[in-house]
Amino acid sequence: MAAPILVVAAALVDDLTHPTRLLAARRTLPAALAGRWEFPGGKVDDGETPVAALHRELREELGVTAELGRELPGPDDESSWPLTDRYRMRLWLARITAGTPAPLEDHDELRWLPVTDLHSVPWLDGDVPIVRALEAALHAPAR
Ligand SMILES: Nc1nc2c([nH]c(=O)n2[C@H]2C[C@H](O)[C@@H](COP(=O)(O)OP(=O)(O)OP(=O)(O)O)O2)c(=O)[nH]1
Repeated sequence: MAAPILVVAAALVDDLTHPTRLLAARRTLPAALAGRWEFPGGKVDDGETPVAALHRELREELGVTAELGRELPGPDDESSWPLTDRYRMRLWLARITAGTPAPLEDHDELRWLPVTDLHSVPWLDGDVPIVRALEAALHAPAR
């Protein structure tokens, strides 16, 4: 079986040191995933670094520029998280430095969730354990 494709995404928070809110995005495509919530991001293009891909995706999908904070390390290769047989994902904390996020591509709604209530929206199945780990990390002091 082919190696899973790398997706990069951002856990956009209001403050990298003392986060109180996280930006979740509701997918519009494909039909099987429409209406479920996720971290903004997307696939890394050939010849692109993961960090460059993430900045590009945030610009394209939300119209924002962001500074990246710490990565939430997952259990798989390169600290990635398993999503499905086809995809794995790396996730960074991030804070918007320019622009107001809007659902420009792939999403029809954005919502700032209190970090104390991240399960109030139906996340994509693969994101559920990641959201749980993120919750724990956001309550732990930054390293
Ligand atoms: N962006 C993102 N994708 C996720 C998350 N969780 C999850 O299972 N996925 C899946 C959904 C998709 O099948 C795949 C990522 O594809 P994508 O559609 O976001 O990537 P992309 O923006 O590069 O898409 P495209 O250019 O091919 O349309 O990973 C998540 O939190 N964020």
